[in-house]
Amino acid sequence: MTKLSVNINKVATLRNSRGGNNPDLLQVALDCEKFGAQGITVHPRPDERHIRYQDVFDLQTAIHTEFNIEGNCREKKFVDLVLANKPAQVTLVPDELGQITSNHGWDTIKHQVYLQDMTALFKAEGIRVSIFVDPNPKMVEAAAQTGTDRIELYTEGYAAHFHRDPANAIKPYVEAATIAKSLGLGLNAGHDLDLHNLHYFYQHIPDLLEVSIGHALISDALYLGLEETIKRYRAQLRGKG
Ligand SMILES: CC(=O)[C@@H](O)[C@H](O)COP(=O)(O)O
Ligand SMILES: NCC(=O)COP(=O)(O)O
Repeated sequence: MTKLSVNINKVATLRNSRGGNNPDLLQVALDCEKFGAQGITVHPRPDERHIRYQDVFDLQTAIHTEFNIEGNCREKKFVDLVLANKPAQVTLVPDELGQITSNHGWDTIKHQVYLQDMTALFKAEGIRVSIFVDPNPKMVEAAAQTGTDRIELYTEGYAAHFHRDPANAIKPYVEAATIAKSLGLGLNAGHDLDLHNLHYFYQHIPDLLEVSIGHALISDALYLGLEETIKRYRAQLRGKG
């Protein structure tokens, strides 16, 4: 089964735009779970422009499904936040300061020793580790050397090319997924997945454990409502072709 983890960053963006508590992030997370989400993802950034560090503490005690905290482990504040909350999973993402959104995976060759240390630190606390990587065989192979439990394939490239040429868009991801499987790595995926491109991705990627989806899902909810939206995303993750 491929689990749907809903990324609620964009809900926090909306809340923060007026300074109050509307929409209520915790209630939205609980409703996502009620409507079928199998996990909640947040990606706190150092400027707290959407998810605030306090949100993470509040969510950790409130939600019932898998909590996935994504972020840049080069930030000490992020590392402390994860260790204090002990989520089900931490996803290590190599963001730069001030970056608008994530735009690349780790260079797992260059940063292998560092990633090994970070992975060991989180795993010692019982936190599953996932490393964000591009669909590049060398990066997947080097990720496996870090001791990480999983990798998350950065799917922006797939999403960008899907409409024009789905068969070519999926190719590097199939190769990366096959290598990951052969090396015993669990496989997650995310970034720009949506109702148009998700099912094809799911159908072609063997043993996909989790997708985390935020931007498109929250946008769709404006038209469809959160309950119907989550139902539709879950439906995309059924029935391999
Ligand atoms: C790692 C990843 O692809 C997503 O978490 C994405 O970066 C969301 O972050 P923003 O909501 O800040 O764009
Ligand atoms: N890890 C990817 C994620 O959490 C959500 O990315 P997006 O759907 O907001 O592009």
